[in-house]
Amino acid sequence: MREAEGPEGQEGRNAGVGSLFRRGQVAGELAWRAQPAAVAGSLVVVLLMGVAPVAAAWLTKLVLDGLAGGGGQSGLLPLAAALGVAGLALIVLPHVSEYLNGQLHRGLQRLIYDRLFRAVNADPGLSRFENPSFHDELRLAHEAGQNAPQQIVGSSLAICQGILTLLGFIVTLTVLSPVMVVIVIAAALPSARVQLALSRRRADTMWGISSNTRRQIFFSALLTSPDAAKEVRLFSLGDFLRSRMLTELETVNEAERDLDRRTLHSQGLLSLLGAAVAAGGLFWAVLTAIAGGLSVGDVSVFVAAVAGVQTALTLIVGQWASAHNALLMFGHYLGVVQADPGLPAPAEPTALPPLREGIELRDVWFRYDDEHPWVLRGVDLFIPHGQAVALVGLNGAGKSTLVKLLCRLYDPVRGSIHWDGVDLRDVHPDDLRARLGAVFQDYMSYDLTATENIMLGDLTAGADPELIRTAARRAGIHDTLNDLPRGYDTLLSRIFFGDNDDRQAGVTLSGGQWQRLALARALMRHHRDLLILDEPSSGLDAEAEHAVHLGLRQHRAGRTSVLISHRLGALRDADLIIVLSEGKITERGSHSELMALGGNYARLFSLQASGYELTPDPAGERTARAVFSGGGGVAVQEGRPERGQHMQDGPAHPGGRDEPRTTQHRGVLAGGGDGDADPFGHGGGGRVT
Ligand SMILES: Nc1ncnc2c1ncn2[C@@H]1O[C@H](COP(=O)(O)OP(=O)(O)OP(=O)(O)O)[C@@H](O)[C@H]1O
Repeated sequence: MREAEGPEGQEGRNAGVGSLFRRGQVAGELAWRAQPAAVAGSLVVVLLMGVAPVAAAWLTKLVLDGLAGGGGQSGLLPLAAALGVAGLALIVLPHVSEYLNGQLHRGLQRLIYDRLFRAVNADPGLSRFENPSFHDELRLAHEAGQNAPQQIVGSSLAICQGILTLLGFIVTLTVLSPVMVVIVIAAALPSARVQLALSRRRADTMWGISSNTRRQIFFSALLTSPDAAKEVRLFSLGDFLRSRMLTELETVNEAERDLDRRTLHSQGLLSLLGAAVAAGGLFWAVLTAIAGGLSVGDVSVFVAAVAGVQTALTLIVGQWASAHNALLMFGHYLGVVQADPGLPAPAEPTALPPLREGIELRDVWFRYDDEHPWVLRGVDLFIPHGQAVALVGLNGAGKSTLVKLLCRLYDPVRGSIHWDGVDLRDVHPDDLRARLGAVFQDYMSYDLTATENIMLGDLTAGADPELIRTAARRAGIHDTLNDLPRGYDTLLSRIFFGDNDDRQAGVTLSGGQWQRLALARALMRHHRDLLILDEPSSGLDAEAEHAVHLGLRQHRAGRTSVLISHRLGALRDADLIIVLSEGKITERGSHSELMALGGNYARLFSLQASGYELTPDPAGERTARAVFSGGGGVAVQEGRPERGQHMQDGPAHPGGRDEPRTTQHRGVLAGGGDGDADPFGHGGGGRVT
């Protein structure tokens, strides 16, 4: 099907006739594939609806002439019966057509959306998703998917129907008055031009206001989003967002108003022209009949023919304009469905063996866009098999970007990344990702049950309760989930609740609990070759974070991991610590090597450690007061400072702030602990609302 679609979708709104024709062909093929019976049925209905008005007009003429000429019952009754059948067909057929259209619509929509989302998911990279014009294109493609193909098919059928009726009445009019044929057709031609110009303008307008529409939807969503509700109220953003939304809506309305005004003017004039032609024709027919040039039946068929030609021409022109508009819109759909993926998959992918030696970055340069500055500048790095490599650096140093390249969510702009010597560009992204497990700092929370939230980490493992519980235990969230109203089957959301739903059916977790859940999801893949943990514990209390890292170290011993954390103490046992600064590696080595080096790492580590004061307690004993000075306040923890305890490792993440829970998180609240007996479980029970 893809081959049949060809590249014409990419021509967008400036498509030529040939391209529009090919789009029509694609729409027809899709309709046939989706609902062959509905398409065949519609063809038959169209044929009947096309000839029925002409047949009815001629039968009326014959009956009237028969009556006027004093024809007998035997000749008139069959004609009257046939007229009845034609009238019945004219009443019933539109309903049949509507039913068939419904069938076609449902079948087409399923097929169209299936292809659209397949195409979107087929892109293994992220760059297209970060391009605003892709989102405009996607929205228009989505809109086009709702109606365009059906509109194209429906309009084509309606045009066929109009042509049949038109031909029938033109023959009729030619018999009665060839001059009238010319006048009626000439009156319809400007209408055709105007309708086409209007449809092109409509498509241009839709494209022109698409970014306003996108922003209007964005502001509307913010106003009602449960995730944004806290900040919206806290900072009194409601009026601000509402007025921004209304401004965008007003721009959209203004453009549509302008279009509607033009449509009204043009169509008003065209209707007047049509009415004048019909009135003139009627006047002529009556005069001719008085002069004896036409019979009563001739006048009736003439009136029906003038009206029929005009109706058929209006139908053809109107449907052509609709089809034209739909063909232009369909271009957006085809543009998305046929677009090359942002991240190309190799034509003949190399199989990716289990990691044996390591992953090597060779002179890797990366920026998100040609307009953006370089984020990584000539990174050379070897991640040896079986070792834990930590990435540290200030905000914006490029740590998350580097791990996104390891997952091949983007390709390096220059340089390459090799897995046991195999360039990642030569590997199918799916094969690579099957060998990875990862949790990112902006992880997702799914409005699904706890089981499903964890299971998504490894769909190949299925919903094996034991695997899911093991992952939850390792992330320190098992007890919390077990204590939920419906245990692991509890829905972790409130947004699907209606008044009649069981209020016990779902709960909202705290930020830290969501983060543990995301970690559990990643740990479903704990046995994979490479585990990437980008700030996996930023929202956890320090004790829990320590336990998580300790547990990971034990559990991942001998496996390859890349860890990112701003809490340097959590990374001190990594085999290799890499310091990134402005996209370059500035230091590398073990914790003790880097401390001995006295560079940036040592400075940052000491800075964090300086948050820990040793103060004599009232009993005169030396006690460590660990002062966690985060954005949200100060937490104090006391205990003896022994080597290896987390309190020596540094203060809590400064981002231990309270952020609104969003579907995607970047930094979360310190979560309630789990109280689990396993090495990862710490802290008190979580909040269940
Ligand atoms: N999708 C993107 N598009 C454009 N620029 C981006 C994108 N993601 C990150 N950047 C930019 O790349 C730079 C590095 O970002 P990155 O997230 O890799 O840093 P980081 O070291 O992980 O920072 P942090 O410690 O704050 O998480 C930043 O300047 C950021 O603005």
